[in-house]
Amino acid sequence: MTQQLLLVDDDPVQRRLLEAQVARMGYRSISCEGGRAALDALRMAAPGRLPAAMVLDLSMPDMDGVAVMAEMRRAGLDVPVVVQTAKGSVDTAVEAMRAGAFDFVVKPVSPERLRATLEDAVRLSQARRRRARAERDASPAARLEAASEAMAPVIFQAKRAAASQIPILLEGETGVGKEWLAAAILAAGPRAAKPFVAVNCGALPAALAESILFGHAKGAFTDASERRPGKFLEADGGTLFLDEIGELPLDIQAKLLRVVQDGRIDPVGGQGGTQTDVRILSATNRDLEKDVAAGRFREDLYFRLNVLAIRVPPLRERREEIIPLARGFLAEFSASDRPGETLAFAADALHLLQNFDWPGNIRQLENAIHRAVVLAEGPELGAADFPQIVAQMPALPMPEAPRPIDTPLPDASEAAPPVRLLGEDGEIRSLEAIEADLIRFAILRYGGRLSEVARRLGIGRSTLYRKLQQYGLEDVSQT
Ligand SMILES: Nc1ncnc2c1ncn2[C@@H]1O[C@H](COP(=O)(O)OP(=O)(O)OP(=O)(O)O)[C@@H](O)[C@H]1O
Repeated sequence: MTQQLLLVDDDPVQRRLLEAQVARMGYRSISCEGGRAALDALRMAAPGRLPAAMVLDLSMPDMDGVAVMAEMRRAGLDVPVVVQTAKGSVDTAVEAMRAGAFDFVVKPVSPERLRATLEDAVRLSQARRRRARAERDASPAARLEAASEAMAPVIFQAKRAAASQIPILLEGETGVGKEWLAAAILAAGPRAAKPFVAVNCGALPAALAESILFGHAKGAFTDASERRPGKFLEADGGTLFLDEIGELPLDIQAKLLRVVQDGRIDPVGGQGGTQTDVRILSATNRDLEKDVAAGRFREDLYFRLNVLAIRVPPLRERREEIIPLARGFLAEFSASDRPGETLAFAADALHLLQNFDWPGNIRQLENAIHRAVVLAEGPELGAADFPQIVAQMPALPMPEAPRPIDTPLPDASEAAPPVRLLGEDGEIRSLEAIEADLIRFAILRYGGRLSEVARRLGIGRSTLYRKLQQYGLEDVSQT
């Protein structure tokens, strides 16, 4: 099937140019002229029908690209984003990578470069979808084992929660595993075999939120040609997981409170309520107490949902889990995406993963490893295979010995440099290609500080400028 791309640029000429370019590459595309329109298009896409990749202009008048990516992250809209920047400043490129961009290109981008990055982005997107399907099949019951000291009290509470029917509020930063834990609580409890329905309240389109949650009768409004049962009814007898509960608009909160109190739902345009039996687990990455104090969240609903609060700590407070998790993801993604190959982390990659702070927590770690597995050319994943992480790390000294913290001694193959020496054909790459990669990597690694880049590469600034020009990198390095 031809893959669909979402193209976002406020400049109509650029948009048409891009549309023609990607059509020649065999993609279907839809275009939006601004960040808000792009977010609407993503939100309205049916589940599993998100575009395979997105090309996003960074500076747009209504909403800039970095804000669009932040909103996508918040709403769980997982699409690899190739950022286009006209400014040609390394600051914007680094900022985009920090915001989670898959890659960045500088306008006007050559068709070869665009084709290569889109192919990679689409490959990753397809791999992620396969993964989403596989994950739904896996049994979460065995998860209630503490993998670190910080998780011990969490697991203790989760076991208690599993045995009871009380509402639970899971708190913690984005990506720490709140939904993952909710599924474990459910699987270990009496409703294990019953429906488990998850709703991301942050991704509900405002106009449809009420009908998605509580359902609507046929003909309730113009587009309601069929009756919709709603998530509560879907979860009847089982569990409803309300993710990002803090994002629910106040009017929906009022309606939710009524359902939580007596279990009766009132579908939009329906006659009379329907009794349901639903256990509610909710989660938030916001400080709901603050939202209550600020009048953004109803206090009565807060107390109803928060009968037992479980705080899942961020990954940086569970550092001993990083490498085991990374190895687990590596094994899983190697098996699904590169069967028959034995992949391993190089020492510099382990060092990077172990020392990074992971603001996006386990989801960020998982995505970073998935990307590396899908896109790395050889069997060894080096630091250069984690460009977003490198872009966010202050220059990190490697340990004296090539032995990463908390890991067994690497074998000789783990000490390879992060820049690839062999091409896809298995032959040595040209010196120029390797040099260009190395310079690009160094610019990201040292946050665009060209004097530091030159110093680390052991060349003068003027030589560096000449090479930037030679390899067409001057745009990304202007500060
Ligand atoms: N301990 C773990 N072991 C393996 N995978 C995990 C673990 N915890 C979380 N994950 C994985 O990390 C990803 C993020 O987890 P999850 O969606 O549960 O986070 P979350 O806290 O609900 O995030 P958000 O607040 O953004 O909704 C998921 O793919 C999940 O499978």
